[in-house]
Amino acid sequence: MFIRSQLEKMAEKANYAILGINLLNEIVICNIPAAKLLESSIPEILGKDLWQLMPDDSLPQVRDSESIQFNQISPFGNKMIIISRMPYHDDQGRVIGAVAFLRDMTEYEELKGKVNTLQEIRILLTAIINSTQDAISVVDENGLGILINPAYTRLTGLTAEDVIGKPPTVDIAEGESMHIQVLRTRQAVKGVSMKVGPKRKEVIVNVAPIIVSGQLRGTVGVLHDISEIHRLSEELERAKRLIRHLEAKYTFSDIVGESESIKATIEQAVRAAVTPATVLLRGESGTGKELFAHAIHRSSERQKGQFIRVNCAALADSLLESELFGYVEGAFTGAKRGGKVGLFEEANGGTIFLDEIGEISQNLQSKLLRVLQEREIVKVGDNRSFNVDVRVIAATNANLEEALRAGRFREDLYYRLNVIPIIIPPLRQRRDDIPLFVHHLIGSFNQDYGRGVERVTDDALQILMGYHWPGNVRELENILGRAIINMRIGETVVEKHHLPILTLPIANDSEACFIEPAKSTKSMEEGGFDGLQRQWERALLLVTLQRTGGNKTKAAQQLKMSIRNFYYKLERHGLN
Ligand SMILES: Nc1ncnc2c1ncn2[C@@H]1O[C@H](COP(=O)(O)OP(=O)(O)OP(=O)(O)O)[C@@H](O)[C@H]1O
Repeated sequence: MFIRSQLEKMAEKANYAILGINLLNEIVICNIPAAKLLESSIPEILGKDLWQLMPDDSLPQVRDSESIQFNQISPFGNKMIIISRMPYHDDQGRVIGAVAFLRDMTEYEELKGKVNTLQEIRILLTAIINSTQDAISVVDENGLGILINPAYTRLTGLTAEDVIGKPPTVDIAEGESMHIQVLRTRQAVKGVSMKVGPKRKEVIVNVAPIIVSGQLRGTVGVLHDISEIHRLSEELERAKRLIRHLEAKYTFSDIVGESESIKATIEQAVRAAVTPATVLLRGESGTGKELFAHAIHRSSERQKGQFIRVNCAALADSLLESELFGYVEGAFTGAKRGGKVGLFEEANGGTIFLDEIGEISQNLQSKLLRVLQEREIVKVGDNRSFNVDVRVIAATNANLEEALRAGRFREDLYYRLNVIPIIIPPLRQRRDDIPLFVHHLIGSFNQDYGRGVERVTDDALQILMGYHWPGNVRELENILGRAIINMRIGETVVEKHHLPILTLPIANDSEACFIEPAKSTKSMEEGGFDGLQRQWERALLLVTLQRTGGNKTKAAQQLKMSIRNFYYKLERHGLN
């Protein structure tokens, strides 16, 4: 009796279906979940013979002290149920009845379905993990390896045997285990670089916590191989170097001109090219100084080395210094890790073309002097020097002698630069070359714009020949280029009206050049206020440049604007 009341209590509390059965196979206990499952009521069920209800010849009697499990159709409803029957013993170990636990088979079917789905998901995930090219490693909440993919083995050289069940440090050759850090902090980490495996492969690691129902179950790490990225960036660097080399694209044969003055200049440059000496190119803006620098490099022994052009006026002093000489890691806030190779170092074995040399600061003047005297450079933030073998070609349109007198330019540097001075004459001093330029430029514009222009009229040529050309060949290129763009398709001759209005101070070279835009109402209508304003701005830039003999710093000062803004405007008007 005591046992029965114990059983009753247990059945009452349980939220699963329980029946109590006596030795006569009668149901003596039935709880609510059991009644529900059998789709009947407790009084209906009590007293029934389980064996009669669920006859199965093979079922052993309750007397047998064996536990059994069998499936039956519910005698009351039509459900398939699973019955697990266990004998119940008294203190002496005699069987005094049985307790049966009933479960709905449909639950099992559902569960089976879920297991199947989970298995499918598992297969799918495994396929994804295995097919990705990113190396993956997963550890459990204790940091022990539980999964890696083939990409991981390819990258690190470590197999499942080396990693599974092992601490997360097994694959690290250099750096800290991010799995451990993430297990500690529960915070994902991104972009940590380290070396892994016996091959010490350089990788970037991202690790995230695996949290299931709020519980930290482990971490997953994705490793990206960056040795490949390094290889690609080296390739890119090589390509860039090649492009820079290709940038020195002009040779002496590209220099147009048959006037005596330009022929003499070319001859001088050809002679200079075969020497290792520093060359100083002088001449107004747009006379072709850069063109000459290219040609000198291409005819020199260094033609296979790099040609690097630096516009000394376009960069702020400190930036120019680090560009030219490079810097060591930690040289200043914002300095790149690993430092930076300077342009002098990059140009080693080649040529560096320092354009607008008249604009460099006193500090840079002394550093440059050291390069020219000692052939060695010191990086920003470093105190060690190292040798470089670079040929310097400098260029300026500024009056260096005046800068010397005013103490703005170091005399010793001036003499170091001025070893072979080459003065390129302005276009107005070689007007005979203008027809040649026109012919040459029409050819290249036809090619660039797909046009079929044949020539300029005599009238138009006369205007071009008479103009003062403060912007020199560059200005001629721009004016002719715009004229051709303005021509209607099918027009093959550049006429006077295609050209902008150029009013000329023909008589005297030193006179300022005046360009009076829009004298005619036609161009007023075409340009409107904005167009006229643009023309005036352009004219103002040219006139000022003319007044300062092409010195851009002075021109910017006269116009009370920053040198950078002045450069920007020159570029906008195609004057740079
Ligand atoms: N003799 C020439 N033959 C062919 N093209 C020329 C010649 N002179 C100059 N040019 C062309 O004129 C333009 C300006 O030349 P470049 O840039 O070499 O002048 P620059 O004197 O260096 O000017 P800046 O002082 O403004 O830097 C370029 O497109 C160049 O190809």
